[in-house]
Amino acid sequence: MSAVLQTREALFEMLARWSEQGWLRELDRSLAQFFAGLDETASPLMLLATALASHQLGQGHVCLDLAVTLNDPDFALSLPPEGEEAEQGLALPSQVLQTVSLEQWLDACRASALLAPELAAPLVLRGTCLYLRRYWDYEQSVAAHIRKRLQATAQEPERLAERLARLFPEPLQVAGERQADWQKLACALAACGRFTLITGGPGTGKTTTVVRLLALLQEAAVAEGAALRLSLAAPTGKAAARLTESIGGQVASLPLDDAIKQQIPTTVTTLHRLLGSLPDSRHFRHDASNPLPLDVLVVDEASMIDLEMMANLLDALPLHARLILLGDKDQLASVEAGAVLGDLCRDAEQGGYSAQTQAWLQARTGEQLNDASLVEGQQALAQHIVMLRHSRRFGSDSGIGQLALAVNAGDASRARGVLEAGHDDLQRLKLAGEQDAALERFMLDGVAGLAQGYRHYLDVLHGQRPATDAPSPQWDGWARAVLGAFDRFQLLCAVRKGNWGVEEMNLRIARALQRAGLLAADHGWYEGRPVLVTRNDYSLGLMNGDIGIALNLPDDEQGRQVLRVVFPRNDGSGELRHILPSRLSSVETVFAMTVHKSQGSEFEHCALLMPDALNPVLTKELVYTGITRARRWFSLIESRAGIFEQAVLRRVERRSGLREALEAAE
Ligand SMILES: Nc1ncnc2c1ncn2[C@@H]1O[C@H](COP(=O)(O)OP(=O)(O)OP(=O)(O)O)[C@@H](O)[C@H]1O
Repeated sequence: MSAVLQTREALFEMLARWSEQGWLRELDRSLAQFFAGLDETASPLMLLATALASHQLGQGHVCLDLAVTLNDPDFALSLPPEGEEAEQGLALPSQVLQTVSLEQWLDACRASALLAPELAAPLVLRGTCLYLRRYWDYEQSVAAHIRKRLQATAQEPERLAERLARLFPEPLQVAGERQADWQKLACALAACGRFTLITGGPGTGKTTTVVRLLALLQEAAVAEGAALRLSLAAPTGKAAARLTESIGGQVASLPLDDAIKQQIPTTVTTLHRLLGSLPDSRHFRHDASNPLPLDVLVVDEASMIDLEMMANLLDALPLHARLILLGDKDQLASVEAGAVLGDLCRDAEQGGYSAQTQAWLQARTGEQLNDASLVEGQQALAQHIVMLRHSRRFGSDSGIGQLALAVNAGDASRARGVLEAGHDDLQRLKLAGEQDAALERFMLDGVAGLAQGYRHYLDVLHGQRPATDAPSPQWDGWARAVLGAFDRFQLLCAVRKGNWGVEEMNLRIARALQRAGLLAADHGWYEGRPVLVTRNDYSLGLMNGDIGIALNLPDDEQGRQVLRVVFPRNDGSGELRHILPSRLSSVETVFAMTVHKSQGSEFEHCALLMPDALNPVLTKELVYTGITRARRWFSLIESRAGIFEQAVLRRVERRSGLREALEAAE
């Protein structure tokens, strides 16, 4: 066995060096050290597993699968992108684990008191997966809650078939052909379930479906004499704001009495606000002992909900309430551990409906489920999942739509073919090297006559600035216009570090804008600096993901101006929040943003910059998420040929036992 696995001292010396290199988080090392203190006899091999299990959480996995790790040990660490030199003589996990067998590693874990079977043991081993207790408990709790919800159907709203026919009056025709209307089917299932998952790509009608569902449920409930308490939520402020925006108009156009429309919520809250965050605590005001006062809860962008949040949400929602989760199963999952929507919807494409479900659906909706891609199944979960399949945003001739489909299918050559086919909504920029000034030109001007770059919002900032003595509504109107103009274009990067990462791009773009005379400075606080909030700040009313822009605004009657950062309130009111830069502790410049951070947002023009080396984060889910942030134009910027293709061929594999926990009980 490797020398570093001979003694605990040698192991911790190596973990310290891994942590210095950024391969491991300091948190992971200190957790292993803490466990070493709890069990003085724990072997180095066991303690290495604890450090890696902790590290896996940072990479989104709820557990460490020892078997998978032994197959590809280096994937268990955050190794630098290809091409960067490791410190001389520093062992890689593949070297350390070279002669270790799975049985040996499992035995080392089983021998430790840290895995004692009693409830309080800080670690749990199930099969070949090692969990930190807290995450094991979350997974079990989520599975138990979902199981209960799947068993308990909700009461069928009266005259369901008739109400569905009124809300979905036209049979769905795609290219002249009658197709199953999955929106109507989703609405029927969700009306009678206490747990429904509706997955679909961009523009497949998720929002429209739930607006009609809420209308149906509320109308039926009012007819029976008791209105329902309905609520809509999303994981981030940005996603909540976007849904609020699209829902208002949809409710207004429903074919229903105004009295019913008024009882359908049109504002969307964040999950943190809904549950009631408590300062400096992982707990929420609402939990099993103080449940949410709700009968129906819809959560949008559910792919961003991590395991811990899902456990908290299910804990706080009374069993009688219907829970409907909306999202796109193919998008990147949350940054935190757990990919609940993706795990649960893994087989959504094939339906898996039982004969009984199919007969019930056909009776209520009149829709025939005879699509060749569907298979019959008995699994309880599958009876509560619907995949929407027809995008109304991207027609069959849309380049963005075709590209997203090809990437999602992992078909790199088809994706390249779509990129080369000359679609108006797709642009490509191949860079000749690190210093290629074409990048700066693109960031400023986008694509002439078509898509915007960053010059546009600064033109609005400079060109539309009100007169010094203008009244404050005019200043607010200007600030809103600047924020709106900034929202039209966004550069997305796959990574944070390195030449093609967010940090370097932010510097490069600010410098280019300053050289072009559009910004007064390129560092510190300057007018026009766009910033992204990176941590919830309840005292300021800012949420992780909110974007603001620094603007000089009048401060007193004499017209003295002070630099403030203006944020939209994101609550559907259209109002703004003005905050002094000195009060903002967790913000970063956002000319570039990671694809992860962009989830829940959309931009008219979105550019995705591929780095010049393969990296564990580069997967088809990342590329798909980047592409689908674009509403009208998508640009792919390539710093090296072939990386795009390699990314499309790789997929995220999140380790979790949620499906197994659910299926085990069936
Ligand atoms: N059944 C329908 N009939 C007519 N138009 C529809 C229908 N369903 C959706 N649409 C239209 O298609 C567009 C996209 O729908 P919607 O916003 O509901 O999709 P989504 O899946 O929520 O989109 P996103 O990916 O932006 O979240 C909207 O303009 C909507 O009005």
